[in-house]
Amino acid sequence: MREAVMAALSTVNDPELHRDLVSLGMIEHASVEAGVASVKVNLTTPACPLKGKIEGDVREAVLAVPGVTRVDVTFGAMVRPPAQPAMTGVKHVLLVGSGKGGVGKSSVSVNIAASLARDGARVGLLDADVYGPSVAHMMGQGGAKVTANAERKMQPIEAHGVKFVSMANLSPAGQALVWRGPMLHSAIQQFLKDAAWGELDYLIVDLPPGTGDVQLSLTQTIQVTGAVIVTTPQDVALIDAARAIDMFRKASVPVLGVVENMSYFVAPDTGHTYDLFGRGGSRKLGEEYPLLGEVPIDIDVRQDGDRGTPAVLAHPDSAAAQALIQVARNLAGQVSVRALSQSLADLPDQLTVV
Ligand SMILES: Nc1ncnc2c1ncn2[C@@H]1O[C@H](COP(=O)(O)OP(=O)(O)OP(=O)(O)O)[C@@H](O)[C@H]1O
Repeated sequence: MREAVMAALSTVNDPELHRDLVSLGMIEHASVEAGVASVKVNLTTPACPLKGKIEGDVREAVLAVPGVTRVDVTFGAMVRPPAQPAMTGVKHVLLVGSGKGGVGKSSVSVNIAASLARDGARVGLLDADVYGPSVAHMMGQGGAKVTANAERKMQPIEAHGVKFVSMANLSPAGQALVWRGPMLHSAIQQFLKDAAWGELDYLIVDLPPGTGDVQLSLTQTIQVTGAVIVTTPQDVALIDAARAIDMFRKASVPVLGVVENMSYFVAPDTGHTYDLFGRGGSRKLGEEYPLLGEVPIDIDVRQDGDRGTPAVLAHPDSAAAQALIQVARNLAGQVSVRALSQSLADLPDQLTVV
């Protein structure tokens, strides 16, 4: 009967990879005992955006096998590295950029990192926004200092399940840092390469806003999986976001998607929705860049950031947190598609990048 279950599973496609679970090697275990089928699916990321759909499809297909009366579906996850991993121990480096300042890039970075960690991934967060490092504060560690470990490597600070390093944890609080090009370049290099990140599935890098030297030098010195662009739906922000996209394109960094932040606002007293900046405007950036999510303006996002607990942890049920969780999962999905399409490049069927 196990063969019949496997045959049934080979009719279930991964919704993002458009291949069946068996040929993708995602069935870690399948057995049947007294009519009860047990299936363990090994996902390509613990933050799989379509886990619920996969579970439903597996259940439906296996229940159709004669003699099966119940299906127990469990999940494991193994993030597949790209063909060329970023650094020893670090599978995917993901850059978070924006054309314009103040669009919520750091808030989105922190919430993506916390959300991926909450889903079970091993996550690092590098605050490369050296001019206005806000990650440490948003992680509740504004006063912490980075120390060196026995191998004289920088020991990232840990909070909310995320390992992070920020310039704010090196310099005295409130003191402005005057960085010049080459110094900046080597500071970020050090952050990337001389920190004891350990084993990470994803290293999220919060870039400074704009399209300057820091962004470019980063893309040239390390193998990054891709970039995420944060924008508000306003035209002025979109024009700058398009510039950022163009910079990544020229540097051969795939743009994995766009996050529309401050997309709309729902008045808590009346429930009325206001599209303050023109919700949906980021679609003007083009069809080829997946919209990872529309995050509403929410006082909790700001307050939780100020208080040092990302909204996805402090208020996970709020509309903004749900949107941010979805952004993180959609991003993880895009990373899986890229990694798998590389490793399956020699298979005949074309994989569609959503
Ligand atoms: N969806 C949101 N709802 C409410 N407030 C938000 C939202 N996103 C960001 N904010 C707030 O807007 C401000 C700017 O956000 P943030 O610092 O994340 O932007 P940034 O793009 O990283 O800015 P910078 O130009 O400094 O790099 C912060 O006070 C933050 O709390």
